[in-house]
Amino acid sequence: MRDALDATPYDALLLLSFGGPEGPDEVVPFLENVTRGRGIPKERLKEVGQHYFLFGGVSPINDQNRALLDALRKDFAEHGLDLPVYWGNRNWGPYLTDTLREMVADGRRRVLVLATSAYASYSGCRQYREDLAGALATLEGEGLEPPRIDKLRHYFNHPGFVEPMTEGVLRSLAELPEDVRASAHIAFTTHSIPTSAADTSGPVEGHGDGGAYVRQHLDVARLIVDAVRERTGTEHPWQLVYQSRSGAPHIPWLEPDICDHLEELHGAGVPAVVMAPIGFVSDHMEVLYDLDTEATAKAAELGLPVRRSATVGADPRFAAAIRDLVVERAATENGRDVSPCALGALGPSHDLCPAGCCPARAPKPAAAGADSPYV
Ligand SMILES: CC1=C(CCC(=O)O)c2cc3nc(cc4[nH]c(cc5[nH]c(cc1n2)c(C)c5CCC(=O)O)c(CCC(=O)O)c4C)C(CCC(=O)O)=C3C
Ligand SMILES: [Fe+2]
Repeated sequence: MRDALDATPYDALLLLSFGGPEGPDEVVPFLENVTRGRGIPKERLKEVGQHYFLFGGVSPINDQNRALLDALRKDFAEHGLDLPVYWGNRNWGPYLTDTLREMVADGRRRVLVLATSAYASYSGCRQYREDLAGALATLEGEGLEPPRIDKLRHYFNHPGFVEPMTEGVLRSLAELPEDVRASAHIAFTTHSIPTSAADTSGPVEGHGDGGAYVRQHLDVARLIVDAVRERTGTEHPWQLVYQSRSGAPHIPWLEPDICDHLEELHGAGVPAVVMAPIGFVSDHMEVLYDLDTEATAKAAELGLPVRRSATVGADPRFAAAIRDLVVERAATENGRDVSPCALGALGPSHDLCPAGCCPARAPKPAAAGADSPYV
């Protein structure tokens, strides 16, 4: 019997995710929740609604989260980490506010949050923190005492996140026809965001100059390319590209888009491509539609062999990484020295987002950061 692991002062882990519809009737209300006040053109919404209808109105993200919950509970139980795991979403049921209310009823006072977004950016970090603050305000309005909330640091460069993706890329390369395998390009993809959001992502003062979103993805891409070279002896040419652009056409977003990139590679005589969606924690709709459907059709039209490599999903190594991060953060909170685990050039991310990290266009209260109105 191993020594039990210690999560105190925390008494619960909250898996905080995006949410997604579970049937055709839920698609439009879900999209309304996501885009409220975000200035997304109607045409774009209709188009994205069609992506969901193509899959029966069911987003893959919920089953992915259920699988991750199972993996976390199993891993914690096997390692003697006594920490209940809850699940709440920002944009669809089970809603974050309802889950937090349940947690308060269960007597949880110190909550650690795992967001299903691995990188810095307004959409991937502060927006989650704003919704946490909104949920806490609702509980307060109901006369409940809100629990104290901390958020786990960004895990993009944790080996338990990078290694399953490296293995996925190796598997995809092995599936390509042998005669084109060694010359295959790797197209690392992530969610496009407005360039203004990319330029201000991450901590600014004293930590860098913004730009963390792209820098963090480039670090992960290099780690994977290096690990692939160590295993196969081949240094594959690669590029970080983008997908799932939204918003008005006159606003600049990160480019190139994966489909344009495939066209360009084909034009340059590249014989095969692995698309590696490193920006996504699991097989979201963006992966199933934008890559597996749209980009794959584009490649077929070009006669370009492509494979899409696996996301991390509920991989046991990812669950183990989360356990590691929980134990690390608990030790830090208890004033013990820790050696945070991180690969690559950037080092471990901050525990507490400093004030102004990943700023919003219109400032709102955000929990679990140095500028949180909640302690
Ligand atoms: C960086 C980023 C992530 C990764 C970090 C994270 O994981 O959080 C992410 C995740 C996701 N985005 C998702 C869905 C949507 N995102 C939208 C719109 C937007 N996303 C943006 C960025 C991101 N989004 C942005 C800048 C917008 C424009 C509107 C705005 O500035 O807020 C829209 C509106 C329609 C459209 O235009 O696409 C939808 C439906 C789903 C669920 C998928 C499923 O069901 O499996 C997930 C996991
Ligand atoms: Fe999104």
